[in-house]
Amino acid sequence: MKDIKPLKSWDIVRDTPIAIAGPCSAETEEQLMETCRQIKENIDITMLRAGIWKPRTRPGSFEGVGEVGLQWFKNVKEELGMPITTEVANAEHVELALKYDVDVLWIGARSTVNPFTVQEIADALKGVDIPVIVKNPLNPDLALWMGAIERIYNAGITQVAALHRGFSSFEKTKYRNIPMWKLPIALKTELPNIPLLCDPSHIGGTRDLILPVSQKAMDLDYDGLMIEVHRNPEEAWSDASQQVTPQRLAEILNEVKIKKRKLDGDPIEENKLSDLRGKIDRIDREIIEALASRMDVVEEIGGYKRDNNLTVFQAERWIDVFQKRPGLASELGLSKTFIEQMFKLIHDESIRLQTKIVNTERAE
Ligand SMILES: O=C(O)C(=O)C[C@]1(C(=O)O)C=C[C@@H](O)C=C1
Repeated sequence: MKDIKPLKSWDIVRDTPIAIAGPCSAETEEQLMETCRQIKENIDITMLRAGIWKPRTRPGSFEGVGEVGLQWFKNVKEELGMPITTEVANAEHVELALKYDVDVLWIGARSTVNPFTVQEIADALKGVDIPVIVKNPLNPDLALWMGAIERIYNAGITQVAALHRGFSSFEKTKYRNIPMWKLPIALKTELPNIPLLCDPSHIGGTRDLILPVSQKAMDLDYDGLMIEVHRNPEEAWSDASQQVTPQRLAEILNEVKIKKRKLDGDPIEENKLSDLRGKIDRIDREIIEALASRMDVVEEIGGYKRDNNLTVFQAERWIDVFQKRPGLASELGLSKTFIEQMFKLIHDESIRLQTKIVNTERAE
């Protein structure tokens, strides 16, 4: 997917990071127009959003106004002179969104989980040059997220971005959808050129989490935010607790500190960073050498266990190691959990190596 275009070169993007904002759902023409107008009055954003078809968890909730909302949204686009984006979940939605001049489409988490749905959308997009944003699937499955992006890319769409909206879980946490930041980081590692956006409204689920989640996304070098805004959030027909007023949106976007990826042109500061990175390179080498020495000993013990018919897993010794290392780590100011996780990995590797050794004939 090497031809994926960086966000800066997208037709509708003037500057990055981008901000996409608008109501969760288009409810009435007046609510949509008024919300968008107030957003424009309060803050300069890249694009307006509104849900026209709402995939709801249970039937009976408001499921979106449908096609009529696209006409309202088109009127907003024309009156305010701003690009618009909406969610599509099947080929008919794509056809209608294109008919009403929607500038950018997004694929929701409930669609990304289903390759049939994503393929149907991709097929409907063949020969069309429109940017598409792919939200993460409901479940933390990196391959599924990448697969959906690939299906869209294979349809000829090079203006494609990923959007992180968090992951569903049975457990109740302070988030509506757990962020699991390591997943979008893994996505960026696999696809370094994919523009990555964050949806703090769906991750947070409550207004007060929008700012800290947005800040975290900016600290992690995301390319933009999508935030739900309603002129009167309390009365929203969907996701009332996570929508903010246009005034609050402006405050949030002004408060979020945008970080630079690189220092531009300060040689002293740049040298300082590269000296520190040089130190890290040397320390990493020492860590790897120390691990190699540890594994040499583990292999020797493996030979001993094979010769003396001992079990590979030695619970008593392992529990002793596992209980003592975190204490040592905290004496040196390291997090206990981090060291516990690291030693679990090391122990898994010891077991793997020794299992191989005890099942190999002894060399005479
Ligand atoms: O002490 C041993 O028996 C080892 O093989 C070493 C080691 C370890 O990696 O620390 C590995 C496997 C055992 O379950 C316990 C500990």
